Amino acid sequence: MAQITPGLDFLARKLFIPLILFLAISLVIFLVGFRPTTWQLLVAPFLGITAYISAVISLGRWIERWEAARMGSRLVPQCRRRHSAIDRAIAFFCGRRTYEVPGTMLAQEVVAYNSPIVNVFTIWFNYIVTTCPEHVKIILTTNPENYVKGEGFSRVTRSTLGMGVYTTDGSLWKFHRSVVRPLFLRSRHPTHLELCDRYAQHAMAHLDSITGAGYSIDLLNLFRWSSLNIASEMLLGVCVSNLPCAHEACSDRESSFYPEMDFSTAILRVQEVVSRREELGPLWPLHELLNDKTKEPMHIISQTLDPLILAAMRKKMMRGVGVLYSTDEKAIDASNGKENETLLSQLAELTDESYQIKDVILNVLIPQRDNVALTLSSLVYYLALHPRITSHLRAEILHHLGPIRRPTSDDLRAMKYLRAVINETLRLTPPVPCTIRETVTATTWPSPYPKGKPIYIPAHAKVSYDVYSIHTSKDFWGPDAKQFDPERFLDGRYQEYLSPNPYIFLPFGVGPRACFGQEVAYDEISILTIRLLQAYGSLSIDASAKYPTFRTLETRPLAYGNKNGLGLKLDTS
Ligand code: HEM
Repeated sequence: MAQITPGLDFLARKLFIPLILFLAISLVIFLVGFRPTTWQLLVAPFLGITAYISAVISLGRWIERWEAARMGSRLVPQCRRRHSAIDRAIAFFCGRRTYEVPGTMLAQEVVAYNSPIVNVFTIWFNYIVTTCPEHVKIILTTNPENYVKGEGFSRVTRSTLGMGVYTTDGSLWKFHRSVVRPLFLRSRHPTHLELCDRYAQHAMAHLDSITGAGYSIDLLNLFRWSSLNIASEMLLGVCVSNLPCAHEACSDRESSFYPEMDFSTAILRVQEVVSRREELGPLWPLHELLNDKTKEPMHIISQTLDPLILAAMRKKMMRGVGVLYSTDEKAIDASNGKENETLLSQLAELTDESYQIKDVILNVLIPQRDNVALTLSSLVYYLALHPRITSHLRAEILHHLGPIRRPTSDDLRAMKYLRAVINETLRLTPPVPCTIRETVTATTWPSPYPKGKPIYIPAHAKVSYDVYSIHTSKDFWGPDAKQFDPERFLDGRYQEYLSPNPYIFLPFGVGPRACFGQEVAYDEISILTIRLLQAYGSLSIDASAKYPTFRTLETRPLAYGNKNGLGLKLDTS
């Protein structure tokens, strides 16, 4: 069945009121006996729509000013510095990105504007970006009910994530959180460590064979492979992605970001389209007037997921009628201890609707997709730049585990320097550079300046905080804020800066919607790092590799969104 595209759906919804107004005015004109010329007939709709839009915008602005004054507050300063409205319009209609890197969106403007809080859009909607930990605290923990993902986000993600823990609000979100909670219980920790270690060992063997043959490998892709498979085994009980190859074998792929689209690249593609839609704002559907850009990657994802979901439901049905689903399958499940262990098998017990199961799984799989891999590749990059830190970390690993032993939960807890290195990486290159919410009702925030007037935050505004700016501010972290120095999480600087002001470190968010997979992520990153340093004594950047360095924007280093990956020289000594 043909489906309506996001663009046509948008036009149908948005043009309804102007169309009714236009018909009503036409009827009045007709009744009073006025007969327009052809020219007037052509121009009138254009003028009518322009007048309608201007009236709606002006009325909205006037209400905001009036309400701000009533609440004894002032409007958020507007940012006009970097990208003018014309720039944005051209970028929008030509399909160009205004921002080079998916996910960083408007946060770059805050840095350029040099104000702790700015309103980066004001015409169609308000998009307020703050760099004040005090405001972050209000959004995430003091009053989270007033800062929701919202209807706009739900529209952006509907064709990909549907309804699940990541996209819903209120009681539905609480329900979804309770559905996925069992997956993250501490009792599953040893199994998860074993799973991470299995993939870490595969990854190291692959790395060894490729670098041993004189090739370089894109580490970011290798880490993407391991983290996607760890997540898919947790959720589905199977691995879904193939090992990446050495760069010679992949040289043709360089020409396109999404070569032949497998499950893994389809997820990346979906993430990119969603982040693009967010960046374009409420007018994003006009960019997908004739086609839904998530359709093709979602088709690939469904080709993998649908048969797995059907198989899980078939097993449940067979059990229900007292039939063994297949003696072989059952024996395999029992020997792996997998029966009823994955989120998929638990969901199959809860519902008969396959689309609901798919939504729940994708809500965990897609948002976490790249975060672990990006953190790991940033971490390795920093280690390659800082040999002294690498040898300190390696000494800790060898002291606790020797050259081959796998860590237990207790080992990981005891390895404080490893945790500090991971935290320092997350501080300087946070893989989630900003989090966006929508306000439910108008409110005020304290001024960032002493004795300043409170700041007015309108209802239905997008509000976001710029994680990178907060993580690297000298005001919050001291004069060496931009340096990579894991000791800051262990020495006096911890007590001086982070302990009294915890909202300056936000890689996983804080409060009721904080990242569910935080501990899972620390496990994965720790084990991959441990296996890498158990195997290799020194790491250095391979300037001759096809994937030589990270891209750097003028304002910030970017591990995220780096399609060029990272090539390394490894030494076992
Ligand atoms: C370095 C790795 C990771 C980072 C930096 C990260 C970061 C984040 C952030 C910033 C949020 C949003 C918090 C908010 O909206 O306030 C989030 C949400 C979430 N993350 Fe992670 N994440 C990581 C890994 C993972 C992993 C491995 C999983 C699962 C296997 C996961 C599952 C989730 C889920 C389900 C949510 C939605 C929580 C909710 O809305 O209630 N994350 N993550």
